[in-house]
Formats: sequence, structure tokens, C-alpha cells
Amino acid sequence: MIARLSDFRFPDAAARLYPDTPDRPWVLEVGFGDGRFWPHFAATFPEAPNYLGVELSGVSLLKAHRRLRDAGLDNAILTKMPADVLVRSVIPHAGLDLIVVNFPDPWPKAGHTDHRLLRVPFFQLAASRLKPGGMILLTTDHDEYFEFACEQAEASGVMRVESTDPPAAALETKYALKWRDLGLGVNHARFIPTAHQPVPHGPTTPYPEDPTTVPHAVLTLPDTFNPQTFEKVTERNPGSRNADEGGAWTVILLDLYAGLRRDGWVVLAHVVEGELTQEVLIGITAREDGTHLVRLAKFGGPIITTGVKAAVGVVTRWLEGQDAVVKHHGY
Ligand SMILES: C[S@@+](CC[C@H](N)C(=O)[O-])C[C@H]1O[C@@H](n2cnc3c(N)ncnc32)[C@H](O)[C@@H]1O
Repeated sequence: MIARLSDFRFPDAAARLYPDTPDRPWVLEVGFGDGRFWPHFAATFPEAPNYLGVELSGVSLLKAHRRLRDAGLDNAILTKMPADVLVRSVIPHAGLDLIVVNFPDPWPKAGHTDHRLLRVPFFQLAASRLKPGGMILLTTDHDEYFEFACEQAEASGVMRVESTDPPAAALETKYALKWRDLGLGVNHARFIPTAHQPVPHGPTTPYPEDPTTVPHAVLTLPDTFNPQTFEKVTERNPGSRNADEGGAWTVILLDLYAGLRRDGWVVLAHVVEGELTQEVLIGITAREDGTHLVRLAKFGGPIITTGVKAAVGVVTRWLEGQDAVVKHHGY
């Protein structure tokens, strides 16, 4: 099954995601590519563990989905988003038994190591999300990234490193076969948490069922409001040190569209928060009492983050700049 970010809870629970098999171990694979690892690895268990796969590539997602469906792996969920977002916002504390990373992108160029997944912050996050006895398995052909990851795990203060042989299934992935054909060897390590300090999930919530709690504002537009052009608007916030108050965000209002069916407009906004980006629509709709409602639309399945609430604020402030008078802030 394929899940979108908006299909999850923040944090979620294995019992909700896998209602038929809630008591099985829970395995996360990061960057599953075309999905060859899981059918091989799952077959080494008497019953397939619950599986969550996260990938950035939509093409890979579809290939892997077909492969897992054909293998009859019903308790497998695939999702397309950055791994960091999934692990931080969706995975509960002490939720996972295993995190598998096979042949992660090595970002080999000088100055690009900040793009690597396996750095101190990810190890600390992973230690918080793994159960006692859980671990991360890394298999990679890239010697330099392997050493870097081992150093980062030690530096995290919450992981110990064991070098062992990779599971056979990790040698059957598309990249494993590619490196094998080139005659290259692989490195494998287990990263085992030595502490499970909780890392907060942040203030993310699903799109509310109750419309009154959707981020919004109520305002009066001047009679003269009839925009014929729109200049892009960008606002940035460097973020709070307190993760529960949300991190840095950038909001770009890209365009404004007039409704043809009823009195109103829609703003297209691009919201960036670390690895997470969302394109959201914010409606500006006439109400019976003559005021207008500025509200985040459900279209596109947005989740409510600090940056998405801020986007409603950016639209509201832009309208104030067009002489609107705000009656109520609800964001
Ligand atoms: C070198 S490929 C390896 C694919 C597969 N594991 C294999 O062994 O064949 C790395 C994969 O990780 C994915 N990826 C890179 N960064 C990611 C991230 N932050 N979150 C999720 N997937 C990511 C890429 O899209 C790519 O498919």
C-alpha cells in the first residue's frame, strides 16, 4: 500500500498502520530503490515483519509497490518523502525494531557531506525511534561514506558500532548487483543504540476534521480589491531552538488565481521546512456577512506544520498590505 504524508498521524502507531499484524516486528527501509531487498529479507522470517519503506523517487515507489504486491507482502507500506521527515514526525518513540539503509547516496563531493543521511542528528533521532534491542543496518560500497557513518555514529553518543557481514538480502538489491558486476566489495555495520533519549516529534498535525480549527483568518477586503497582477512574496523565519515550537521555514507565495464560479481567489504557496516541502493552496472566499475567509485548502493533502500556518499568515499580511482589515486570526 502507498501512503501519503497526510495519511499518517504525528506520531503514528504500528497498531493503526498494521491493524491485522500489530504485534509483528516493525522494519523501516530508507531509500528502498526498486524494492528488491524486502521480498528477500522478509522471506528469512517465519512471518513477514511489518514493513515501512521510504523513498524520494516516485518512479522507484511505483516499481517497488508492484514488486511487493506481486510478492504478496500485504503488511508493507511505501511512502515518498525524505526519510528524516518520516522518522522525526511519524515514527513513535521506541517504535521500530530495525532500520535498514542499503547503498545510500554517498554525496562524494567535498562540501556535500551535509546532504548525507547518516550524520549525528539522524543517529540521535534513530536511537529515539528504535526499541531497546533494535538497530540500524548499513550496507554500502562507498568506503569513505562507510567510515564517515561509523565516525558519526560514535560521535552521536547514543550508538555503538559493530562491523559484521551484511544480510544476504542486502546483496540482492539493484545497486548491490551493480557493484558486484564491477567487482567491488561492500562494507556492512550495525549501529546499536546505547541510549534512547526521546527526540521530540515537533508540532505537526493532520489536516483537521473540524473546519474551525483549520489555519485561517477573517478579514474585510476593500471594495477596490480586484488584483490584476501578482508579485511573488517571500518570507523566512530562522526557527526556534525549541523543536516543539517548529523549526525554520520559508514561505513563497507563487501566484494568485481568481475564482470564476464564485467570489474569491486562491493563492499557491510553496512552504519549505528543512527537508520537507509542501505546495499548498490558500483560499480567499467571500462570506455571507461581507467578510472574507482566508483558509488553508484540503486539496493536495497538506499537513499542518509551523510553516503551513505561517503561509496563511503571509497571505493575511499580504492582504493587509492591500488595505484589508483583519477581524480574526486563527493560525
Ligand atoms: C543509491 S540508491 C540505492 C537504492 C536501493 N537501496 C538499492 O540498494 O538498490 C539510493 C536511494 O536512496 C533514495 N534516497 C536518497 N535520499 C533519501 C532520503 N533522504 N529519503 C529517502 N530516500 C532517499 C534515492 O532516491 C535512491 O533511490
